[in-house]
Amino acid sequence: MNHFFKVMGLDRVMGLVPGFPAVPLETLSLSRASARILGEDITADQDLPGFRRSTMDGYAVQSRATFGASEANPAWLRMTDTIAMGQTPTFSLASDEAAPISTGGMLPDGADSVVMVEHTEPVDDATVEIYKSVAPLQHVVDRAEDYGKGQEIITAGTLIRPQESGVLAALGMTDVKVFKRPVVAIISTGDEIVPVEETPAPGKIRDMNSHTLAGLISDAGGIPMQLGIVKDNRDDLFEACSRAVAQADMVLISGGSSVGMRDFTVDVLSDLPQTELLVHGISISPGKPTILARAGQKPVWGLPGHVVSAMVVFKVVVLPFLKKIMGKKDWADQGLTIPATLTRNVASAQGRTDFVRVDLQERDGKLYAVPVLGKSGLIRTMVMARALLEIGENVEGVEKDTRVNVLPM
Ligand SMILES: Nc1nc2c(c(=O)[nH]1)N[C@H]1C(S)=C(S)[C@@H](COP(=O)(O)OP(=O)(O)OC[C@H]3O[C@@H](n4cnc5c(N)ncnc54)[C@H](O)[C@@H]3O)O[C@H]1N2
Ligand code: MOO
Repeated sequence: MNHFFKVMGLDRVMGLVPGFPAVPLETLSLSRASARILGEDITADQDLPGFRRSTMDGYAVQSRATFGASEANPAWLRMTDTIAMGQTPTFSLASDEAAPISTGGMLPDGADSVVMVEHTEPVDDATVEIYKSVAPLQHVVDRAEDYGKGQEIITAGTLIRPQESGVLAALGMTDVKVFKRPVVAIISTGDEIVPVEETPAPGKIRDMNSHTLAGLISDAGGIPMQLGIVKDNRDDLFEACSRAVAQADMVLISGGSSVGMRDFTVDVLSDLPQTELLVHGISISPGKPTILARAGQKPVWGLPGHVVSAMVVFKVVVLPFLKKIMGKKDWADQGLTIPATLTRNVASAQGRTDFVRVDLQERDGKLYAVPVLGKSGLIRTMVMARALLEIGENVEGVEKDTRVNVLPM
């Protein structure tokens, strides 16, 4: 049976994202947690750093003992024992004293600052001249200056970048709760599609979508599971979809999403157990014939077969859903856009959101967005493109020389 599109706006489709729950958590060693999504809120259970530390090689002092010190009028201070690195000083510093200290050393009680060694000169074994005054807390990192005990540091749903790994290390977190990496199954469909290793007979082409989609999934932090090519046959597709739903957290079926005679995706999704068809058609271009169903708790997508359409739909529609099931709290953020000047007029139909492929070119210190024209079956247009220009559904087009913000791809 053929179903005709009931086209839905992009905003309404995005409104479906919260209906899909995140994958479960797992506990990993800190070194394996890098680039994963944090699954717990992190609050400092200690002060960081736990003591006042020097940021320079020099002398720990009481800053007021240096006030007014200059080349012409140096302050004379008594030198104490050198502060050993990694040790607590065994003495308190008096106002007329200076304690030799290295970068990272712990200041003794009484000291509130450090004079750089360049601004000093030992007079003898017991005395040092100070040529420059220091302010309180100058050249030191104070106790709890990074984070104070009890302070919230990062929350669940945050990507663990190298800097987050660093703070988790500082807190002594050897194990970290993270969201599992979601497995995303990819099924390519079509009697005309053959695998990469095959030479296509006349009328056939090699499967590109399994590979473009796998790359997009990996880049987003998911695990692509390529399930190969399924012929235009309802039973084969039903079988492949059932297997995919059982094994993966999300399923992408490319091709067969349109209303052609052999487009079985909607029929198959309508017949899968516990499956509800949520979307059949989105008012975007490219990508109008996109299908979304919920199989149990899992999103199952029918993506348009054209290679560009499948990639664009992944980037602008599927990705927020993938981020949501990965546990990311910022799933709705598109990420940073790049401001550029459009080099030609671009037309767009009212009532649908257009995504125009653009190259980014720098000339005379200015960045230009150069539309890449071509049909959505041409991979060349994606190879040339570096970003997407979104044209809203109530906008008829964008004129040459307009400043636009484009989404890097
Ligand atoms: N009567 C209508 N026909 C079409 C409509 C429509 O609204 N009414 N929409 C057009 C649009 S827009 C698109 S996009 C395509 C979507 O078609 P399907 O999702 O059904 O995909 P197929 O027909 O299977 O394939 C389309 C195109 O893409 C090639 N393809 C498919 N899979 C792959 C792959 N894995 N690697 C490389 N290329 C692939 C396929 O050979 C076709 O050329 O429908 C229009 N038609
Ligand atoms: O919408 Mo199709 O996805 O334009 O090429």
